[in-house]
Parts: sequence; structure tokens; C-alpha cells
Amino acid sequence: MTKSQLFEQILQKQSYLCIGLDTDIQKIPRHLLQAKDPIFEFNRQIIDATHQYAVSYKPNIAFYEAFGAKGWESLQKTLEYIPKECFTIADAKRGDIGNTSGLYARAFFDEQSSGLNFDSVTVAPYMGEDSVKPFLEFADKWVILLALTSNAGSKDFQTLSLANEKQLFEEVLAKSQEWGSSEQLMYVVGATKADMLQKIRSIVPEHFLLVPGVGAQGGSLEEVSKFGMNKQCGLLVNSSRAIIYASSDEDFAEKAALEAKKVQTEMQAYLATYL
Ligand SMILES: O=c1ccn([C@@H]2O[C@H](COP(=O)(O)O)[C@@H](O)[C@H]2O)c(=O)[nH]1
Repeated sequence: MTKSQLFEQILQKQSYLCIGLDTDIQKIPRHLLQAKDPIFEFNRQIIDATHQYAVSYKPNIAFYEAFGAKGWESLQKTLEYIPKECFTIADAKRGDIGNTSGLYARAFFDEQSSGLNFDSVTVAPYMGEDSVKPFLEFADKWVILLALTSNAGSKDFQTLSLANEKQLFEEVLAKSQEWGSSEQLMYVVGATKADMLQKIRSIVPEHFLLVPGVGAQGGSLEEVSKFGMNKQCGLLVNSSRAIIYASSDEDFAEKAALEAKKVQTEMQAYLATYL
């Protein structure tokens, strides 16, 4: 999917919501445990109930790979089930020496090889250019580099000041623009770090940002929208637990739809104000 196709979807659905499929077998409604593949069945019903409010889905790979071959199968079925107009993100946070990154890229992008055909994958930038490049060699695919993450531990390294007086995450944003364009690179910025968004936008005005951390982590959708939106929206705001676990009963999909609609309605207002 190209940047302008993504923007078109955002305008059509009046939403920049990404729903996180962090599907935890311990948290899904009990009655689903009787299904042949409870994780896929949960995802299927969540996707059916929410896709009109979301432009993107982000399965976090940890929730699938923890279950070995069966988990990968649930992931593959989920990916195939997501409507084609939605942007798909493998939240895998990969990255290694180039030779190994090439295989990670195939795992998420090369359907012939792995059975998976995600639009994008999250990548850790800290091994540098040669660790990221192999992901960028796939046509029409996106790399989403971790820049300033939503967790408290982001201060341990990401905000350290360098000799050039930049913070490490600023250097990640500046340097990585030499590796690929805003048509193939996005950045993760936590919603809990909305106070840094103006600075971030001054470094990467054109890029899309994947913003996790609203909902369960308490980030403000309004601040993210006010300080992070650019002329093509430039935001995919993720919410996982607050939507998919809105209810633990048989009405879970209905309640997830209500939560997603609530977020979408708020987004519609911000698109009218800040775009
Ligand atoms: O900085 C980051 C990077 C990734 N995540 C991931 O996003 C979701 C957030 O889930 P919630 O339930 O909405 O809190 C989850 O998959 C994280 O691993 C992040 O939170 N922060």
C-alpha cells in the first residue's frame, strides 16, 4: 500500500485507528476455548466487528510465536482474514546483521516463502543501516523503525544526549532518512511521549508515525493528533487492550466495536480540526 492509498483510506473511514491484535489465550472469553483455533476465532470476530472503524491492524507477533507452529498458523489465518483495504503491521521488532535481517524480512513479506504477506514490520534501529536495509529492499513494503517508545524504559537509552547535543532518538530519525524515503519508512513514537511530537515533526515532517500507547497506557489521543498530524494525517494510532478486551463475555466483539467507534468518532473531529 502506498502512502497516498493509506491517506485515502484514512479520509474514507475518517479514522487513523490501528487495532492491536494482542490476542492472549488467558484473556479471551472462556466460551471461545471450545473453538478449533480460539485465537483466530477471537480475531475473526474482532475484525468483523471493528473493520469499519479501523484503517490498520497490528498483530503483535509475541502473542502468536509463543505457541509455536499453531500460533504461526493462527497468525497466518488472521492476516488472510484482514480486509484488503486495511494496512497490516507485524509488530515483531526485528533487526540483526544484514544476512539475518534478510531472512526476517522474508518471514514477514515473502508469502511464497513463509505464507505471510504483511504490509509492514517494526524494526529496532540500533544495529544500524545494514540491519535495516534488507527490509527496505522489498517493493511496496514498509519498515517501521522504533524511535521513541511508549514505555518508561525508553529513557534508559533513547533520550540520552549525544556529543552533537541531539538525543539518541533524534539521531535515529535524522540518520535513517538516508536509508529510505517517507514512502517506505515510518517511525514508532509512543502516545505517552506526545510532548516530543513537535520536535519529532520538525525532523520528520512527511513520515507516518505509528503511535501506540492510547487506551491501556493512558496516552492522550487529542495531544497526539494536535502535535503529530501532518498534511496527509501521518498518524496511525494503535490501541490494543482497551478495544479487544472491552468485555470478557460473549458480547466481546460488540463491546470492541463500541470502543473502536468511540475512538473513530474522536478521530473524525481531530481530522476536521488539525488536518
Ligand atoms: O513503544 C511501543 C512500541 C510498541 N508497543 C506495542 O503496542 C501495543 C500497545 O498495546 P496496548 O494494549 O494498547 O497498550 C502492544 O502490542 C505493545 O507491545 C507499545 O506499546 N509501545
